[in-house]
Amino acid sequence: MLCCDFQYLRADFKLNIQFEMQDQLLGIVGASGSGKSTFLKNLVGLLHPTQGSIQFNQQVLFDQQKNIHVPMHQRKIALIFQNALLFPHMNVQQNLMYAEKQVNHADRKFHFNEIVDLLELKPLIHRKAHQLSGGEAQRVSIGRALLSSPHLLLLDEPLTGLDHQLKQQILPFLKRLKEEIDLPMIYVTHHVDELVFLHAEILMLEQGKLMPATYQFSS
Ligand SMILES: Nc1ncnc2c1ncn2[C@@H]1O[C@H](COP(=O)(O)OP(=O)(O)OP(=O)(O)O)[C@@H](O)[C@H]1O
Repeated sequence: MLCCDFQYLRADFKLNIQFEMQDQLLGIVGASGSGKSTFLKNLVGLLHPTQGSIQFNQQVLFDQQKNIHVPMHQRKIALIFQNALLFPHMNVQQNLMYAEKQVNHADRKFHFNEIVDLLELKPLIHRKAHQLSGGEAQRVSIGRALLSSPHLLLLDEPLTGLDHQLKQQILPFLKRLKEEIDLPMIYVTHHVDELVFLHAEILMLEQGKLMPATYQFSS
């Protein structure tokens, strides 16, 4: 599925990634500054590794030696950030439909009604972004990412900034994604309890190095 062997160098930071993703949901836990966002940005194509390669579903997305660099919009990888980034002048329905319209009919993996049902967005459909709570906005942002029909979904601390109660509301939706839709996901977070709840396979990122989790997590 996803096969990474690359380094990314920044003035005083080195990211060193070697792994093959086997499971449908990979969780990566790491402290602040360990390189979680930098890792995801290399996968999605916002940053380019300094050396090495990234392959996804037999397609080479990046290979420094062969000078291959598939641009972001051709990677079919969606990235959800910490804060939901919705178009403020559009309502929820328009935000979702905008994403769906960017994809040819034949390439659509998910459809509007299916995603509205999955994420229970119907009651919110006519609200503008500023009329949504943080948790509701993040649900819409997940819906919008799904309607872009990605083949891999990256979640960068999607619950950061939400209070405990909102986190408890969103986590079951994320679990539903894992259980009900056929889409590999990588979920990075500071909080291992979120990954345990989602029954993710867990790796650790420590000072830019990705490694197996060295301790047992109980669920
Ligand atoms: N645009 C940038 N320019 C220079 N250094 C950066 C930039 N973005 C991040 N860094 C540095 O790169 C390292 C990795 O940062 P990164 O944002 O990937 O960590 P993170 O694990 O996602 O952190 P957090 O959990 O706080 O979001 C850190 O040392 C950070 O200070």
